[in-house]
Amino acid sequence: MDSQKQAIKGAKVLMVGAGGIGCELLKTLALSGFEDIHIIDMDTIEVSNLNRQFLFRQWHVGQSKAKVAREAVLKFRPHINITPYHANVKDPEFNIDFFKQFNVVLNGLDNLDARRHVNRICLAANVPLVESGTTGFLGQVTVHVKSKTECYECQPKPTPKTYPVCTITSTPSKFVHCIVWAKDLLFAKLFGDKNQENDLNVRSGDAASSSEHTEDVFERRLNEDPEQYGQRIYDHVFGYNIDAALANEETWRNRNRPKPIYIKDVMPDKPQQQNGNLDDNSVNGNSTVSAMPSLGLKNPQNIWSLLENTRIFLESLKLFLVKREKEIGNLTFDKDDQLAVEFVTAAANIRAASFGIPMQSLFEAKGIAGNIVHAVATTNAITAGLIVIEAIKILQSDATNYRMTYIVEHPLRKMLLMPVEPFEPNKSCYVCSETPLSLEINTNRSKLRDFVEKIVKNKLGMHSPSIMHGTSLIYEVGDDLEEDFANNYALNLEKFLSELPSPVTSGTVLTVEDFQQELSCSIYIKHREEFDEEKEPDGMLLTGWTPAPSNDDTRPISNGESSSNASKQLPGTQEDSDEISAVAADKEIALTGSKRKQSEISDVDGEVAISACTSGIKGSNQKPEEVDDNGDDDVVMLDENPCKKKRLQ
Ligand SMILES: Nc1ncnc2c1ncn2[C@@H]1O[C@H](COP(=O)(O)OP(=O)(O)OP(=O)(O)O)[C@@H](O)[C@H]1O
Ligand SMILES: [Zn+2]
Repeated sequence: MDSQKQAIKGAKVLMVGAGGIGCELLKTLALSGFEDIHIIDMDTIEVSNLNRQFLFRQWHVGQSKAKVAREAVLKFRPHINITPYHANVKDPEFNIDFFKQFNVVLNGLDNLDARRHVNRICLAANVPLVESGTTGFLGQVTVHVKSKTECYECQPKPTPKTYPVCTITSTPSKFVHCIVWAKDLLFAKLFGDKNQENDLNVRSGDAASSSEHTEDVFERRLNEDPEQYGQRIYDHVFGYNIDAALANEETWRNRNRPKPIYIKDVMPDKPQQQNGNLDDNSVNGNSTVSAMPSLGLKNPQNIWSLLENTRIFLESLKLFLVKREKEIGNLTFDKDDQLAVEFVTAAANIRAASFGIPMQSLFEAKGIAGNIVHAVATTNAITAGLIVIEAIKILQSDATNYRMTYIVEHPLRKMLLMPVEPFEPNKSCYVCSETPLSLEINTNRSKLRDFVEKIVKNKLGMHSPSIMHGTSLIYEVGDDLEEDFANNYALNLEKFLSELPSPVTSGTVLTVEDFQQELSCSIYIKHREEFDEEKEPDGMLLTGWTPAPSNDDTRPISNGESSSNASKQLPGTQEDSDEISAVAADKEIALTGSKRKQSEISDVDGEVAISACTSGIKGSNQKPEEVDDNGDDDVVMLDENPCKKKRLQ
């Protein structure tokens, strides 16, 4: 015991993230006797944090999380050292030398990108990492020690939930389909980047039989006032487009036919001028603008009628045009943007009404659109306790007792925690092993830009890559690049690989490096002429890198991305919540390699207590599969016919 106390007292630990898990963790570390704690968090406190981040109070709103967390804990542990950094962990000051000063790093993050970054720096600095994540009642804590256990990236993370494009654009059957349509198609089309590919284009183009509809209907006409514009868009998307779709009898042979909805059906009298607070144009850009008050709608939990949804649709569209004109063209949906949530709720509800799908309240719609799974403070507290237990084992080099622990929703044999022995490092992990990767690509038709975006950034997760062919540098990112070099790299990006100054052809080995992450990979290039558009939508194939499993399987928890005021990650859609409860109801956990009943892998007979996790599942080489959370930009639509994958935004 004394040695444990000594280890704790002498330890210097780094916590990354002072949110839901982080606040609990800092408190538990302090109460467990830790005396030298550093915290990095880039955020300030928001009102929505107060329900679970108990170190914060209302008067702290707007202040640095790291600094306030420190002050709150010093109140009951005044003699310990807590060093706060109100900063992004990806900032260059947090380099390998900075990380090397710590005995252990503890993550309480909410996104995949930062987690991957910390994983890579910990590997480079050879500092053990305890990683964590929660989603509602589900949680997990994993231990990552270089050369001894898997790194955070040894196992691929699941890909986001996918929906067929046709379901979204033509045949929605669930409310979530209407939300995806409203958010990723209509909202994006009206208020987002005009150059972004958008399937609404296709639909309106398809639907155009008369020359009247060959114009871009979403463009505001000369002298068209916001009111007229809103009504025209409404009639087009909810009326005309549905009528046009109904013309294709084949589609509706085995489906319920949707009902076109025109303004005149819902509002037989010309819509009244809805003034809201439109007179004051000085607040252009104010993201607190809201359509609800002017229409007398207060309770976000009420389900609006079709008439109310229509009014909200028209009013919120008008408010965007009048009050937030400058943002149009640059907006992406944000769950904390009230007007955006009102617009998306109304649009999704009107579409739902058209397709005979039950409508939902703004509160529900916001949850679905923002992928919100409401956070459970207790899960965060249990998770923090588990992190500290693993940190103490690391400090004592008690490697045989390291556990990865999964918090499950429904106890089985009184067990709420599922401890699993950590796996050995994955020998073909490109992050923690030296495994070379190989890339099949058409070197005559793929540009360097495609390679950088699709492989180096998307697949390998590098932020500031440099790419070398032998000794010649063909691409580099950096703020301090000389102009000549920067121009050359920009030119290179637009060249086909085989036409680069130092041509990349079959047999070339490229070295891709990220200095900040101290990650370097070799990629063997193999030229290939043709790719299957359905199976290889990138038009290139990276091997040696394990792709993420599909999300169609049963999915418990994970600690991937999140985006909501809950600790989220599993999208809060009806469909997805069904998936979660399916896990719980069947007591089935998706295991690596095979699926087995939870009972089959649980031989820990114990109380529901944190200490139970130390016993572990001996001899079992299986663990519950991690589930990545889906950031709200991560909805992917899948073309049914033909089956071409497409990522929105
Ligand atoms: N790159 C990063 N650098 C530093 N801190 C980060 C980074 N990425 C995320 N964080 C911090 O991790 C914490 C995660 O906490 P949590 O999951 O509770 O989310 P939250 O932002 O507090 O709440 P919510 O997103 O649910 O509104 C946040 O405080 C966030 O600022
Ligand atoms: Zn690895």
